[in-house]
Amino acid sequence: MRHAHTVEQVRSAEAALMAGLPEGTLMQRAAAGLAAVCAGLLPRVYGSRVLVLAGSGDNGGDALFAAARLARRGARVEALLLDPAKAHAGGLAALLAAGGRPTADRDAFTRADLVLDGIVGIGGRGPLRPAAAPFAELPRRGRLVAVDVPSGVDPDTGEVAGPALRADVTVCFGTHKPGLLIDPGAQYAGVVHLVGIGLDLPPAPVEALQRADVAALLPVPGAESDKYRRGVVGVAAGSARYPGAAVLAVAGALRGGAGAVRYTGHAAAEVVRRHPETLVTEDGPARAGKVQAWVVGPGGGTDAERTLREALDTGVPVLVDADALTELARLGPSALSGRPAPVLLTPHAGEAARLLAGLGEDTDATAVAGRRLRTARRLAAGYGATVLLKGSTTVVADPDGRARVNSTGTGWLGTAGSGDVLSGLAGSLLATGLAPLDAASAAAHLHGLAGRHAAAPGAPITALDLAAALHRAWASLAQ
Ligand SMILES: NC(=O)C1=CN([C@@H]2O[C@H](COP(=O)(O)OP(=O)(O)OC[C@H]3O[C@@H](n4cnc5c(N)ncnc54)[C@H](O)[C@@H]3O)[C@@H](O)[C@H]2O)[C@@H](O)CC1
Ligand SMILES: Nc1ncnc2c1ncn2[C@@H]1O[C@H](COP(=O)(O)OP(=O)(O)O)[C@@H](O)[C@H]1O
Ligand SMILES: [K+]
Repeated sequence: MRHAHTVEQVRSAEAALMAGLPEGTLMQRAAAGLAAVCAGLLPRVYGSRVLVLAGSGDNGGDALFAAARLARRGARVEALLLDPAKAHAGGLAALLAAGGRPTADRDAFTRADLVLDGIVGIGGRGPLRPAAAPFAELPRRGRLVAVDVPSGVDPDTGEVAGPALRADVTVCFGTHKPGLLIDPGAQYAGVVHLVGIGLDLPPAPVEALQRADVAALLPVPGAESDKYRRGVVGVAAGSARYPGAAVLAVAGALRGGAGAVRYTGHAAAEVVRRHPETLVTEDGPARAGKVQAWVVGPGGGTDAERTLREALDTGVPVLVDADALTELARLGPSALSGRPAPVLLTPHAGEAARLLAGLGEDTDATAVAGRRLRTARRLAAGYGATVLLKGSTTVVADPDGRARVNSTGTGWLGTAGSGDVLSGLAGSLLATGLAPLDAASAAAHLHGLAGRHAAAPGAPITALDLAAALHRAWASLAQ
């Protein structure tokens, strides 16, 4: 599991730890880890050209102390101080003593084999200031290592309000910051290395499940299992106009761990032709027979509202997707109140904007994509439901405030019907008994992996290719 903590949590853990340590200890731990990663990125340290971009806070201090370590190993280090009068005194003195020198020449940025971005870390406020902003656009030939956070990225959210430095590698201290894991910020972070500095941290508000975490969540049938005990997932999807959405949601559901898939909707003939193992019923969710979780909405068509209401009236978990989300946005959060079982919403950015409108907030898909964590949390709190917000990093938020981030996906997943496969898959995991936060985050992980498997070594995929690859994705975790 990767854990990410807020700036406030890092600050208070740091204060508690520093109270019992000699001054500067934490900065030396951070600088030592940072220098080690930098040294590993250079073919050889001796003679390499290193440029430090140093702001006037402790982030600049980390960068200067790390650069001093590289200078002591023979690197030719220059420091571009964004505000020379306020540069970190101890860090600068260490660098000068090690043979580094200050420069005001911006070409040094372009020339360097390695640039250290120590402009601003967790103390950043608002968009990069004018002295720093141009470095986001300058050409360079060497690698760029962000110190703790790429400057210009909001550490708590991953929001990027203006220019930001695009790193090849980010070396973060003590814990991950949410902004390193969530797009758009994650795209600026590159490969993230965590350097432990001994912080004693509270439970993380944002987590990213790793392979072993997902493997531990996935259901494994035992000797006493049968198709009903493994869970039956109901899929209410598809219409005369969009029968394919039903076929794809069922494809995801069949490979999601439930023992059986029960389908209701207008695309029964297409579903059975493609997936003969599906149990088909003419009746809607109210009379469809026993299921442990419902998926409603993909390709929903005109009776999306009735189907949504029927599914919500059952006493089992319901996953609401696509057209049913549009209906839910129209009905507002009161449509979910008082349910005995949880609800999982799976919007893409456009549907999330509609759901926000249902909470009285006027926004659009672009704004949602730029504020992924905030949006998922707002929707989870506003609707009292777990929310899986789709996109390049998928964010899952629980109404209790916990959030998970998934980045196993690939841009090839942006293909028609990919979301239908995801909703079937996540619904299937819900039917096996996983809690919505676990079902959603495991589904996002598997869906992303399947996309990678299907698209390897780099070619377009169809949603059916993706569904077929779920088997391999699951197997790769089970190994
Ligand atoms: N908190 C911790 O646990 C530790 C922190 N350390 C380092 O200290 C950093 C935090 O240091 P500080 O609290 O001094 O804060 P920072 O150094 O991150 O930022 C404050 C400085 O950046 C400037 N600044 C703020 N917003 C800016 C913007 N938008 N554009 C340009 N400049 C801006 C401020 O004027 C100030 O000079 C961490 O990111 C990390 O690198 C490490 O030394 C080790 C331990
Ligand atoms: N650039 C991307 N990187 C990773 N995953 C992506 C990207 N674009 C889309 N996806 C994923 O692909 C799926 C698309 O779902 P959705 O937008 O609902 O498509 P559709 O409605 O066609 O089924 C989501 O799971 C989303 O997270
Ligand atoms: K930085």
